Amino acid sequence: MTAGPVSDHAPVAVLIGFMGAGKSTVGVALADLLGVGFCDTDHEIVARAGRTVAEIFVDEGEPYFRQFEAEVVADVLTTHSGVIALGGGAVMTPAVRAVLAGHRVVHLAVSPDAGFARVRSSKRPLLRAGPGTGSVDTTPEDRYRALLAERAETYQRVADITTDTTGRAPAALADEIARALGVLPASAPRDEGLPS
Ligand SMILES: Nc1ncnc2c1ncn2[C@@H]1O[C@H](COP(=O)(O)OP(=O)(O)OP(=O)(O)O)[C@@H](O)[C@H]1O
Ligand SMILES: O=C(O)C1=C[C@@H](O)[C@@H](O)[C@H](O)C1
Ligand SMILES: [Mg+2]
Repeated sequence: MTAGPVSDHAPVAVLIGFMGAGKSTVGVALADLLGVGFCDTDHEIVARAGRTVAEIFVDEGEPYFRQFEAEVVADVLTTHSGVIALGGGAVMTPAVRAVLAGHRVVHLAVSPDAGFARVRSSKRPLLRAGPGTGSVDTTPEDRYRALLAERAETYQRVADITTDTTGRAPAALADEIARALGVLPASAPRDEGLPS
């Protein structure tokens, strides 16, 4: 959401995108490439709450999780100057979109097939059936596809840069994002290119 950095200590990049897009994975690769710290808001929530994301969803419900998540996002945006990966649903909360204004937001996109293949064996609460999660009449894959389709426009709108991660390695994605942001350190290898 471009409007210039909100402070000198603003994060280098804020990664957004759907479950399985690779925000946590590419975020670590990008932070390593740039020699900066990495913060994953899902991990920050777990550390602060002393419970897993799935436990918070079950014990308190999604609205409580979203409020907590919005507070954590607002906090880390003012305290963390490296790479930040947001939880997959964070930008659906209006308060999160508001605090992202002026930050360098990168959308990691993924095809439904590739994304679901990446997360099918993990414990994402919104892919499970049950109260406050998905319908018992649909499969996790149905829910994955429907939620991705529902959110795609918002990810696109909030981001300054979008890159499709389907079939691409995290290290290559990190390199591409760093170049797009113009923040690649001088010592990093550059494309050879063809002689003109
Ligand atoms: N570019 C990629 N190619 C292949 N596999 C990947 C890629 N990026 C991530 N993965 C794998 O996909 C799975 C999900 O990745 P990751 O946890 O980084 O996604 P996420 O966007 O952070 O999801 P969530 O929103 O649920 O936190 C992991 O097993 C990871 O190793
Ligand atoms: O897409 C979502 O709504 C979520 C994604 C994860 O990162 C977690 O924040 C949680 O499982 C919810
Ligand atoms: Mg993640």
